[in-house]
Amino acid sequence: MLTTKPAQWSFTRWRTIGHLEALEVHHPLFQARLFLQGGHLTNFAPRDEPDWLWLSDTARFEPGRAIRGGIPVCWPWFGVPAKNPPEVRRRILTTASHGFARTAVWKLEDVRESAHDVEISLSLDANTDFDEQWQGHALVLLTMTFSVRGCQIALTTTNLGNTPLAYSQALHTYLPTADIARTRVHGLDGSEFIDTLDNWTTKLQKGPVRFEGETDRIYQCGEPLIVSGPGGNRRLTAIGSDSTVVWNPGPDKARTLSDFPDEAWTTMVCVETANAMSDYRVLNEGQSHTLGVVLGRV
Ligand SMILES: O=P(O)(O)OC[C@H]1O[C@@H](O)[C@H](O)[C@@H](O)[C@@H]1O
Repeated sequence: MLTTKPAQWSFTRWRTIGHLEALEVHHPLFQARLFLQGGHLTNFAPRDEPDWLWLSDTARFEPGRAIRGGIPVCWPWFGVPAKNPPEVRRRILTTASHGFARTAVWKLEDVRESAHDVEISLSLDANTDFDEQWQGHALVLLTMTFSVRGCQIALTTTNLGNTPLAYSQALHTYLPTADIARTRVHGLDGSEFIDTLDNWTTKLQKGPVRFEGETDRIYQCGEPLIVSGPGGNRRLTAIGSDSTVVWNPGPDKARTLSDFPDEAWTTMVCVETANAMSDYRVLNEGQSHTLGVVLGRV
């Protein structure tokens, strides 16, 4: 790969979408769009293919508002603070879900381009700027790599504080499907999961995951997964993760979600590569951990 200066980018350019700054990649082999706010990838497609990510038709691109779709970065906590392990919860000073990284403005670190791939790195210095929401100091580096084979996202957290840092997180991938009723998630057979819709009871998965109405589960498993459906198949390979969240809002919750059309639950599924519940991570001073996902072909 060649490192190029901004003026020399061949495939990458700045755009303003709504009220947010975005980077668009127009490579001969693939396209992608990501936002500095949230370090949020919203689009990725190899040439002549439909988008691999689902993005809401009513998504809004406004400062301080999480974008509905793509891959939101949930950090430094996943889900509702009150449901996090005590060590993680202790640092959180708000009731907001999914952490502040998905609405914070990240800094562009590097763009590397080649004839085969493009790699874009962003960083977030989680310092006292966020101390109304969270106590801690960490540096987060987000690296996205795009090629005709797929895309990889790697989120590396380094504890810059002087006490152990406990945190949870997820790469909250929204995938498109032509029909949720005929969509399956393979690779979770035999795993335990927490059914958040049934009083957070632990259950055992039998066979592939099917969707019959609202589904919101935290699996204790980080094995490679295949999401199959009438629109095609996708492979998700996790890095540094032993938990996976599978979510579809179903018809009733869909009506209460922000920036989400009433019928959109039939055309999307979230499969989230996580460090959630007992898979939360603890970093001593100076230590790092990388959570990642590779979206690929089957
Ligand atoms: O509306 P938000 O904050 O983006 O969250 C969407 C969903 O995110 C999922 O990860 C959670 O498991 C769901 O419970 C939640 O509804």
